Amino acid sequence: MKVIVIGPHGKMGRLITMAAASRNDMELVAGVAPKGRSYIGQDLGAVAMIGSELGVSVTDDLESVIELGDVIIDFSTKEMAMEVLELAIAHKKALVCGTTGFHPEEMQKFQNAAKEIPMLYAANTSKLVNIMNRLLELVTSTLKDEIDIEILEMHDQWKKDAPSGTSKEMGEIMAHALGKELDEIAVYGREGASPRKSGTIGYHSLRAGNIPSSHTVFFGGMGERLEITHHSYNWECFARGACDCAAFLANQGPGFYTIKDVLNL
Ligand SMILES: NC(=O)C1=CN([C@@H]2O[C@H](COP(=O)(O)OP(=O)(O)OC[C@H]3O[C@@H](n4cnc5c(N)ncnc54)[C@H](O)[C@@H]3O)[C@@H](O)[C@H]2O)C=CC1
Ligand SMILES: O=C(O)C1=N[C@H](C(=O)O)C[C@H](O)C1
Repeated sequence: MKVIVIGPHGKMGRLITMAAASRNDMELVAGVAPKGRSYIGQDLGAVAMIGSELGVSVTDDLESVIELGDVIIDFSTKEMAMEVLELAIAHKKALVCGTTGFHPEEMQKFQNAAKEIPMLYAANTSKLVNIMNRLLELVTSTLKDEIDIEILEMHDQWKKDAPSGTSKEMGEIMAHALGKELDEIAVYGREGASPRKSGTIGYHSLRAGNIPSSHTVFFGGMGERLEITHHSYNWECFARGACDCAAFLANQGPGFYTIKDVLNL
């Protein structure tokens, strides 16, 4: 499978390049970075700092290399993600998008793309997080309004979006288990929203240092509470998962896929 990586000098782009380079079912054919970067034209392996050269260059023009690839892996910015999506549709290329921070109308564009291309969107490509999501569904659908639900997510100081894409997905899963839409019941921060209104899902975002990613869901009962937490120690689990998602698309026709399809969850 021939892979194009967007943002190979970024935190995720570097690790995705490294993960893809280590797989024998994948060949990296291009990296795409923003215009004006000093490393445009340099070897992808050098730009991603993987310790060896890959014999392909980093370009600032996706359209000029898109026909070389079977799949594009995009962990960049929401602006670039929309450009990548348009080009993937125009050139009928499979796309894995792990970028977060989209508005619902932008998310709808990914759904629409599924009519034309194999499209996989995953706000979190860690296997354990997606298994955690199943546990959240189980607890919520079992206890419903007997418990209060609060989500705390922690990330590094540079993260652009809050709340995290993962916590939004977690909230959606639990809202659906309660028979609601997340928009109806989400409360962002408790200031001004006390005492607690039952049936809501509370959101709390913390940004500090270089915390890779932590998500805890607190299920508050009477005289007891359950906390379900995922911590990542670095971003490698997400990079491996992104490559698994890309490999999954090798055998798929147009459609909207999620990591649940990849993991058979
Ligand atoms: N789905 C998942 O499991 C995960 C998702 N993410 C998401 O991935 C995204 C990226 O995160 P990081 O790697 O931490 O950010 P980062 O800021 O380190 O990297 C972003 C990359 O995008 C590139 N980029 C920006 N504009 C571009 C353009 N016009 N053309 C080409 N490249 C462009 C930048 O040059 C940079 O290399 C975020 O939305 C983050 O939330 C991060 C980790 C895991
Ligand atoms: O920016 C990150 O780092 C991460 N972003 C994703 C999110 O917004 O949920 C996934 C993971 O938490 C790491």
